[in-house]
Order: sequence, then C-alpha cells, then structure tokens
Amino acid sequence: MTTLTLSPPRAHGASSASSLAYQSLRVKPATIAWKDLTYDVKLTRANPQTGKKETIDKRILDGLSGIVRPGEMLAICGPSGGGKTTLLDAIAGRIDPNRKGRKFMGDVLVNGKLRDETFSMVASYVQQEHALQTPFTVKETMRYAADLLIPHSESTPEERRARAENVTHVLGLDSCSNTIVGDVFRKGLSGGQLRRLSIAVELVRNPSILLLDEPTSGLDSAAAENIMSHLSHLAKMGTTVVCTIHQPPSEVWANFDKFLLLSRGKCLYFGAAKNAVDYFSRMGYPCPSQSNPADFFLRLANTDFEGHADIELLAKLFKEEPEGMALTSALARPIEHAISPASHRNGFMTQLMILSHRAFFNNARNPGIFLVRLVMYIMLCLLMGFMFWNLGHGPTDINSRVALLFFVAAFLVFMSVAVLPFFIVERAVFLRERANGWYVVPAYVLASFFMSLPGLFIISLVSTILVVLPAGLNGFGVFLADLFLSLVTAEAFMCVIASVVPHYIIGIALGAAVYGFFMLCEGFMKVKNDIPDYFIWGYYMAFHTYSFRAFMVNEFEGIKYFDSPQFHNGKEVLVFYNMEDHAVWKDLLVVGGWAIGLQVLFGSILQVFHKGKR
Ligand SMILES: Nc1ncnc2c1ncn2[C@@H]1O[C@H](COP(=O)(O)OP(=O)(O)OP(=O)(O)O)[C@@H](O)[C@H]1O
Repeated sequence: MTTLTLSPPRAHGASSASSLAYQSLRVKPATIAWKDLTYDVKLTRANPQTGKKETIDKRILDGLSGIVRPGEMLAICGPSGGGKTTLLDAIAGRIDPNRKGRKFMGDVLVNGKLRDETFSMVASYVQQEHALQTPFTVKETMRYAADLLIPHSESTPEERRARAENVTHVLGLDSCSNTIVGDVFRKGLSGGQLRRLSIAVELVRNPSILLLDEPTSGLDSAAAENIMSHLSHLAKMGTTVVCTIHQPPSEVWANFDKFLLLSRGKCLYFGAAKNAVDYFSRMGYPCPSQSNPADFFLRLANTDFEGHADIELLAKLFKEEPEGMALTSALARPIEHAISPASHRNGFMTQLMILSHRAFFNNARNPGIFLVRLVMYIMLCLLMGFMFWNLGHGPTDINSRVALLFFVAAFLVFMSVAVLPFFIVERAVFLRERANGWYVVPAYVLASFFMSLPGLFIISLVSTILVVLPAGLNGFGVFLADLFLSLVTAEAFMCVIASVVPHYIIGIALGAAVYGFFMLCEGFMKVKNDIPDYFIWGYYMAFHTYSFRAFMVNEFEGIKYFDSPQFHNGKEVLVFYNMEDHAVWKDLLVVGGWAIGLQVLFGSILQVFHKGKR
C-alpha cells in the first residue's frame, strides 16, 4: 500500500485527535479518468409551432473528459440541469446504455483500465437522498456497515468495530452515536447528520474513489463547510474524491483542488480550482473582486438567465487553451502511482448471517413492519372472536363458519398491504447497498425472507388464538399453519409489488386490485363450478383458493352433525363448495410453494432490474 503523508487538518470539526483518526483512512490509491463521454437521449415533445408530437435528440453530456488522481478532490459545478448528476452517474457506471432511445459513448478508466464489475470494490457512491435503515442508531448502522464491507478473513471483530468507531469520529458523529436514523414514527438525526452518516457508511471500507452527488444540498453553510472539510481531509489521506455541487459558498470553494464547470453538458473548464479565476479572466470574463468565484462561474454558465457567457465559444476555446491541452496530456498518463490489488468481498454465508441479524432487528424495531401490524391484527381478531363467539351447529352457524373462514383467508391476507410503504423504503436501502457492491442479491432476499418468519408467526399465532378459541372452530394447528403460510405468501407478494412499482400508492392500489380479484375467484363468492370459464384461471392462480380450501376442509371435514335441513354434516358443506376430497396438506404445500415462487420472482426482479442504473 502506498503511504500518503498526513496534512494537518484545516477544517472546522477536525481536531488534532481526529487528525490521527484520519491517518487510519489511508487507502489504496486509484486514479479515475473519463474520455469523451457523450450521452444522447431521444425525447418526445410537442412541436411549439405545429403542436404535433415529434422526437428530438437531446445531448446531455457532450464529449466530456477528465482525470482525478489520489489525493485530489474534484468539484463538478454547474447550473441546474447542466448535467452534473448525469456525469457522476456516467463515471460510476450508473447509466443503462441499453435502454431504448439512448446512446452512450466514451470510456471510464480506473488506474488506466476500463471500468469493470470490480468498480464497486474500489469506489463508493454517495447519492443525494439518504437511504438508511430507520430504527438503527448511528453506532449500529456503522457496525453493520463495517461487518458487511470489511472482509472477515482480513479483520477481527474488534478491528471492524474500531474502524466503525474511527469513521464515526472522523465524520463528527460521536455526539449522536446513540441516536436513531429516525422515520415518520420517531424523530432521529438532523439533515446534516444524515448526510454525514450516508458518507460514513461508505467510508468504512476505505474506498479508493469516493463519488458524491450534491453532498451539501439542503444544508446550512456551516454544515456544508463541515462536510466539505471532511472530504478535503479524506482526499489528503489519498482518497480520490469527485463530487457534484450546485452552488458552493466561498468557504466550501476553498476546499477544492480541481474544478469542472459544466453548462448544457459541455465542459467550460477543467483544471486546478485555484487557476480558474485567471483562466476566465483570460477568456474575457474577469471575476469581480469581493465576489465568490463559484457564484460568478455559475452566472456565466447558467443559460436560463441573462448575463451568461457564450457557452459554445467557451467550450470550444477550452480545448484549444493550455488547460485543455494539459488535460489531454494528463489523460495520456493515466497512472502515476503503484497499484495494489483490490480487496475482496465477504463470502455468501457471512453476508447472509450479517444481513439476517440486521433484518431481524430491523423488523422487530420498525413499528410499521411488526408492532403496528400486530396491533391491527389483534384488534381485528378480537372483533372477529366476539362477533363469531361460540358457534354452534344450526343453519346460520354453517353460514357463519364459512363467512368467518372466508374473511380470514381474504381480509387477514389483504392487511399485508400495510407493509408496502416500508418495503419501498427498504428498497431504497437495498438499491444503494447493491449498487455499491455491499452484497449479492440472494443473500439479501434469503435474509429478508427468513427474518420475516418470526414476526409473521407471532402475528399468526395471536390471530389464531383470538379467532379459533372464542369462535370454537376446529383444528387449531392446521388453522395456524394455514394462516401463517398465507401471510408468508402475502408478504412475498408485497415484496414483488414493492419491486415493480415506482411509488407505494401505486403499489397499494395494485395490491388491492389483485387481492380483490383473488377474493372473487377463491371459491366463496361463487363456488368453483359456477365460476365462468373465462375466470377459472383466476381460481387456480389465486393462492387464496388453496388457503381458503384448507381452512374449509380443516373446519368441516370432522363435523359429523349439523342441525340443518340443507346440510347434515360437514362433508355436505364441502361438497356444496366443490371442496370435497381435497387433502389439507396438499393445499398447504401449494400455498407454501407460492411463497417460495414469489420470493424467487422477487429475487429475480431485484437481480435483473435493480442494479442502481437509471
Ligand atoms: N434519461 C433522461 N432522459 C431525458 N432527459 C434526461 C435524462 N437524464 C437526464 N436528463 C436531462 O439532462 C439534464 C441534466 O440532468 P442532471 O440531473 O444531470 O442535471 P444536474 O446538473 O445534476 O441538475 P441539478 O443540479 O438540478 O440536479 C436535465 O435537463 C435532465 O432533465
């Protein structure tokens, strides 16, 4: 590993104690370079003159090149819509070039080699929106990150813990280490602390390259300055830092080594930040004294308002000026340091163990995932228990038993839609972690699946006790097994929905619609033989069918006598509902099979479609 010298901290929030902590953040050096990145998209819009729809090509990145070496911090600046985030995404490989209507060209090189799938082992990307698990404290979040990201074969638990604490300290999070991230139920960290924690979790494995999208947006100037000074220190310890920044205050500007000014996807300047004022002065745009240079450059680049520069001309001139030529010759020498082999990831079983541990406590402590649902089920089942108290064997009791079982199979399953918003929050965490190479998809899916089981079992057990005992239903064990498997399947179905919808409101609507249809088809509203041919596929497809039938057979098969002119025993009820001669265990197997099938589908959707590319 190349040793880099430690510069004394010059930042707010960086004491000499933390300067020692920074020393442990020395990284394996890596240079990142990009050459001629060009990105075109096809847009459909109404022609302003004719009003007719037409397709136009929009160039979002226009032949951009750059290079950032270990120990440097590059700020990508530009007006809103200038292409900053798109460039950062392009550098990180987060643009899907294969989507229809897109054309992406150019190369990204890491240490002189084309970026490949090992990129996430050397680079971390901190996105603008935080995506962290809400019930965990800063300390817990950092420990899980360290356990997941630092190879266990190369570290002891104590070393991982020490590293997590060190990064927490470096990013000034000691004072809130026992504060939870927070959510709609509970207040947690402030915006600035969340931003720092988002950076800290990625730093825990010492990424050689750190990419950050707008690390200071939404923060007050003191918090912004604090974060930028931390980043500047990291750069001084050898990390290659690239960040986009919308409008840096002058204190923040002072931290940049390199500066890239973008306008409409074109490069107006790339080079040493300290030389930018001279450069633009030479180009005929002197920065007024007492002005913040960053504000001045942004005014030049912002074509939405009066007073901007001639963008086409500046972009053309840059390539011909010494700064542009210096960039071209720097790109010809992509590496100026020794290259160390990249670290490796933890194995599947290690990932599974840590993710399972994390998922268990996340579920247990997230009120939306467990507690609120448990209370909902308890309340509803209490109502059901009292409503159907001590059912007998008269004609109306037959109806009540069937209706109660239908309600259990339909509505208790339906209530699983309540968990959808929390799954969508989880999806954002998964996307961030997967895109940064934290683990493989099967480890995540298996851990989430296994760890959902204890909570669902408790909900099923409590519900069974509150329904079966007061109502006097038969077959407690099978009822419990059927309800448990149905809820496991319903939850797997919600996972699938959460993985395909853009917003939880659409997910709830979609889930409700599918469940509504399955309820129609499950053999209660219409018995199987009466379901029209064109809907019979719904009967076979709905897992509700098998769940309801298992409840029915479990309940009625053993009843030898009914005091009713229509049905003399339970068997006759089953014949009426076309459910005779069905083995309960087979239906339970089908429901369980559905759960596994849906989990496999969920994992496949994550694997193929959720790579963190846009
Ligand atoms: N896939 C796409 N299809 C169509 N337009 C796109 C696509 N991706 C980006 N754009 C457009 O490209 C431009 C640059 O977007 P980008 O998000 O990179 O800007 P930005 O400089 O980061 O802006 P901001 O500071 O507001 O975040 C915008 O006009 C955006 O609408």
